[in-house]
Amino acid sequence: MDETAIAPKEVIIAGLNTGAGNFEYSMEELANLVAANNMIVKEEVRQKLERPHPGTYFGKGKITELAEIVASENVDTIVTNDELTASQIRNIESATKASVLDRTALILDIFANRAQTREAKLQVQIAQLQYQLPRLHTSVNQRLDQQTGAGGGGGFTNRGAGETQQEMDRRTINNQIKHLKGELTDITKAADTQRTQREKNGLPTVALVGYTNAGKSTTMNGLVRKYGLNEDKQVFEKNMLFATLDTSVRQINLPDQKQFLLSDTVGFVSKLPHGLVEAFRSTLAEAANADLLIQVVDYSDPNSEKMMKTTNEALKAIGVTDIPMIVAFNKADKTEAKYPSREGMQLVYSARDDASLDELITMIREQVFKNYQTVTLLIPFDQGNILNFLNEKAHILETEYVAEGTKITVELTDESAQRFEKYRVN
Ligand SMILES: Nc1nc2c(ncn2[C@@H]2O[C@H](COP(=O)(O)OP(=O)(O)OP(=O)(O)O)[C@@H](O)[C@H]2O)c(=O)[nH]1
Ligand SMILES: [Mg+2]
Repeated sequence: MDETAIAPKEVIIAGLNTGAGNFEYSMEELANLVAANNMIVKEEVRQKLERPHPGTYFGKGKITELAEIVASENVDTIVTNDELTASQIRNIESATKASVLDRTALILDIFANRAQTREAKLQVQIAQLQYQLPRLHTSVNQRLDQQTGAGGGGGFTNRGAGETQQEMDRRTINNQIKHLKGELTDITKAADTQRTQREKNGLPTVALVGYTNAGKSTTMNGLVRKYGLNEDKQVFEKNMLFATLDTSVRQINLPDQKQFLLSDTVGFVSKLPHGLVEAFRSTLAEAANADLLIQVVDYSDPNSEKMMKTTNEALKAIGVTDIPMIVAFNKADKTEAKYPSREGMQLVYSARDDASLDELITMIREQVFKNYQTVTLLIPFDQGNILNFLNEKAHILETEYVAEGTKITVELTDESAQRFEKYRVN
């Protein structure tokens, strides 16, 4: 990360290939996550095992190998590709003399570093505490005990006192979680109210979703620049994992008076910690309540198909299943593909290309403004307010002044057409 001047920390990454999922891809992801956390992979260790060893996660031989690498390479951290149990962490740490950071803790660290708003910070803190709860007195805590000579070694003498301490810590953490959740609820209640208000205003909502770093925020900024109600309201885009942790909503006003709300959401990665997904549920509610999803995919990445799979699984996990979806293959400028090019609900495009953004808008239009009809109304002269409303909110195709009033041909939603039915002349 360029904003920190601290030299990257060298680590060992270690993964267990049980034959489930896509091992190579998840190890690549792990290396990217490690880099995102200002760390550098010094050594990579793999093991094929049908299932993790319950006590040490890796098999005995691999643990010995890890200990040797730790000693010879002078590295003090091992990052594992899966979430481990408290005892697995403890056992690997004592056998290798290195600290263990599992995949979940790593992702939590990254999120914690990125979180800017109160809401994002609360969400990450809650997820971190929930992760810590079953892991009290391992890792850092245990090392502290050892340093202070308080005896984390687990001899019988300390057991009673240790348990009491553990229970106390657990209670403290539970209270903290409760407190933070309360604070989060207050914030999300406000967001819910805003969302309900927006829904009442009747504007359709479109949410950008997808794997982290796919170009969601860049797409949002492109559309906001072209058609935003307030074109200066750009969101943060950057070539780094999890640049966006907060949902931002922007209003898009098309030249023909059609409007919709566009939201940018937090990106996904595979094996996203459950607690994190749970904590970010309110942020992701924006996607869950959308009328249309745009799944942004980095088309230039060789792993794009797996990233789509990851995204679809994550969406399913948060209960988003029945929303129509445009699949937008981004960064086509980095590939040989011709762009923009469209096939049904799929678009190959670049978020930095004007013609691409127009094509995307065309596709959004087709989905979101389906229930429009063209009607001709005769508005009596004394109904100036209706005319004002239509001038502001609807796309007027033709205006003619006749003896009885103003005759206009206008595009209306089914609901609006219903509302002005009595003025309808054809
Ligand atoms: N070459 C090229 N780069 C792009 C394009 N779209 C986005 N990028 C770059 O890809 C990187 C990630 O873009 P973001 O828009 O921040 O990605 P995101 O999906 O919002 O990522 P997260 O918020 O981290 O989930 C940035 O460096 C962008 O400049 C594109 O069409 N072409
Ligand atoms: Mg983003």
